[in-house]
Amino acid sequence: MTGKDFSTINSRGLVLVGCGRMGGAMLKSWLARGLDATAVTVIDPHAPAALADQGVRLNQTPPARPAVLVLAVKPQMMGDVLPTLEIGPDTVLLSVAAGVTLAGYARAFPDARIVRAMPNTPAAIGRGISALIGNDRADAEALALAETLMSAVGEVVRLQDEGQIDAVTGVSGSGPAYVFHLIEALAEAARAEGLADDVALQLARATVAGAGALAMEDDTPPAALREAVTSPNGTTAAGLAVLMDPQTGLRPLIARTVRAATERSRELGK
Ligand SMILES: NC(=O)C1=CN([C@@H]2O[C@H](COP(=O)(O)OP(=O)(O)OC[C@H]3O[C@@H](n4cnc5c(N)ncnc54)[C@H](O)[C@@H]3O)[C@@H](O)[C@H]2O)C=CC1
Ligand SMILES: O=C(O)[C@@H]1CCC=N1
Repeated sequence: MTGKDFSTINSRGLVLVGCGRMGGAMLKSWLARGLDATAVTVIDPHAPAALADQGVRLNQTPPARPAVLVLAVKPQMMGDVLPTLEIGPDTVLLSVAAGVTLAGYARAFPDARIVRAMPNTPAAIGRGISALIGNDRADAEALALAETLMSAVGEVVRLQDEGQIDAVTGVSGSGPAYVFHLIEALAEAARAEGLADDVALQLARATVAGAGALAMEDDTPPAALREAVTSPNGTTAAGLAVLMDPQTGLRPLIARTVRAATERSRELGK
């Protein structure tokens, strides 16, 4: 990603409403990849003051027709935030909020080109993955602009229908938390087996990161990578007998985990 890809945004401006964990993570990557800080207006009462030192316009009147307005506040805040905004057809509204639907935004901004994205926090290091879906008014230009922004923070997939975004939220939006919890659990188990705290965490973190990197290396299916670790009658087979138990193992647990998160995303959309 180069500054050239951001040229429209750099000339017409980007407004970021909500600069917390997700908004802040994306902004950090965008600035590192060619977004001009002086083209950015951040609206957030708690935004880090250091952003102003970088040249970002902090809580100032936004430009009248920015190229894009990114919404990254909590879904529960939308009722307060949307009435304070004016978005016409010249601006792409790009929302990363869980739950809030395209129809919900279209009620507030009937002329707007609206794109929903569901990113995840590895966006902060350019290793996120986002899914995108636009409303009827979102033309190829609007989707391309949204894709420029989201591909600057990681991979992008486009969805066929909006209902799919709830499952994306349950899998990859919330997913980093599941993986971080796996690191916690692995470290805890390492400590229980007698390893020192720091070594336990180092082993757990590097194992998850290394396995993740290996899984991304080529198209080898994860099952084949698993089998390559598993010697007949060896240690991994003993561990996997527990982890892959059809009733009490990881599969049903992850299925319930993703189901709960997906359902919550659907609820937020009602
Ligand atoms: N954290 C995550 O992993 C992901 C979050 N999201 C979505 O991103 C959105 C933001 O989530 P987080 O960043 O986690 O929350 P957060 O609480 O870290 O950030 C929200 C920010 O909005 C600001 N804010 C509150 N009221 C405001 C107002 N009236 N005007 C402007 N800013 C206001 C807060 O000061 C805060 O900095 C949510 O809608 C969430 O569904 C989507 C994907 C992943
Ligand atoms: O927990 C949440 O609601 C947000 C959406 C995906 C990740 N965090």
